[in-house]
Amino acid sequence: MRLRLSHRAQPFVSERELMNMQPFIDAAHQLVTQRSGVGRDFLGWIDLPDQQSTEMIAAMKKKASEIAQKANVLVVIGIGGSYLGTRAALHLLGHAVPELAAPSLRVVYAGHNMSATYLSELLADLDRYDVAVNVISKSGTTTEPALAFRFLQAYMEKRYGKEDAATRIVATTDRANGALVAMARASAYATFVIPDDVGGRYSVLTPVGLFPLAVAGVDIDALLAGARRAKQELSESDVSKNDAYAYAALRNILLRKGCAIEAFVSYEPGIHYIAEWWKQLFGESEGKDGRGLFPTSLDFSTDLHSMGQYVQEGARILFESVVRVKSPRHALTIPELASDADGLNYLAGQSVQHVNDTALRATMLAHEDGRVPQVLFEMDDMSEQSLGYLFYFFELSCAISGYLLGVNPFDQPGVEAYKKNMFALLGKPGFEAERARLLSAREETRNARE
Ligand SMILES: O=P(O)(O)OC[C@H]1O[C@](O)(CO)[C@@H](O)[C@@H]1O
Repeated sequence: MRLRLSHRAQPFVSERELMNMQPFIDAAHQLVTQRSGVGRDFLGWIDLPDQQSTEMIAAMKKKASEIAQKANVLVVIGIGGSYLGTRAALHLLGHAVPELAAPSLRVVYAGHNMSATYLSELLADLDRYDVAVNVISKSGTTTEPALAFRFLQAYMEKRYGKEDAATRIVATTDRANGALVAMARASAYATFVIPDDVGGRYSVLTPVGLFPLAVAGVDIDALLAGARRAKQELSESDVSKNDAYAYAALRNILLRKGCAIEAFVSYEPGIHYIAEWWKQLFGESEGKDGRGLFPTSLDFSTDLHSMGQYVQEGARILFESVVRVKSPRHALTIPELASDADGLNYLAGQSVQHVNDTALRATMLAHEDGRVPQVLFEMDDMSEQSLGYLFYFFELSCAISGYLLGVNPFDQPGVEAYKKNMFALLGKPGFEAERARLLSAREETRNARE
């Protein structure tokens, strides 16, 4: 139930270079542990593995089992950090071919886009199921989930009546601020609180992730136990003993050596949404003040047949962070074929895992020849405990990495730019001046073109 750094980007980064980062790591470690750095009001995630109230966890489990008894579909409404952790966990822990799964409870998502097609088709098919809704928004005012909830709330009240709907809707939000908490109070929904000092992308181990995961039958105690173990094992500042810190140092070294892009690579399809969660974590934490690696992801070996060409021979601007799962959920032995028509008998008797691992080794050797630095993580297995460890590992390394970079790893001011323009163009009250500015700029551009 661990994540280990087993390859540290050699020969592109030497041990000496890594050790040279120690004083800077020490400083970042102090900023986190003494809670003295910029953004220090958002360090609550540090204590989530071992300091959450047992009453709150018990209340979540109770409501989760109530919901699981009456519903066979849970609609999780949220965007960014308010849904990605749940999606990452369920994708890793659930059926590897979700289209074929028949769980007693399905989790579907809404409020992570504003597609009329998506929302209409979701609403059209809900009648076939017994439905519950978990609406999640820290601010309680984000447009995407608010819009989806407007439709889902109306659907639930029409179908079940106000009273029964209220037992099937759970709101996860701020303790006092935002429209959602007021709506939840007005309708007497069960609510769970997102702590003030935990930002969206660091919130998977709060009720944001824990409640829907509990409804879906995930062992949230094991998830927290894995995170607790990570917290204990990753407490030293020494870069030779703390893999989360070594990773933070390596990615900063590689950035300074000219890498602009970090690709999160895995060979297990179940890790796909972990990469999505990781992208938000690092992208929102570090992409500011004109700095930061651009985080992207690749699913191998699938993407070796599309993006593999670019990685091998394209512009030398990226490095890869590869995750290998040591013990996948199943072992599968390749059978012998009498005719050997497909020419694969040379693999008969070998495990599919061996072939997948060999692809990983072969690709790492090829990419090293292609001058792509690589970091390799080994994840023990695809269990709740290992996942809890992984979540905490990357949250910690992200905080340290952001401080090494010299940014505030806990704010996201750039996200407001599109929102401001969208509100202005949609005519939201309070954005009149901005609307006039945007429309006159457009007019000027048109005149200049004509
Ligand atoms: O939970 P909220 O407040 O709806 O925010 C959702 C997401 O939107 C952001 O605030 C960006 O706008 C993310 O940081 C966050 O994870």
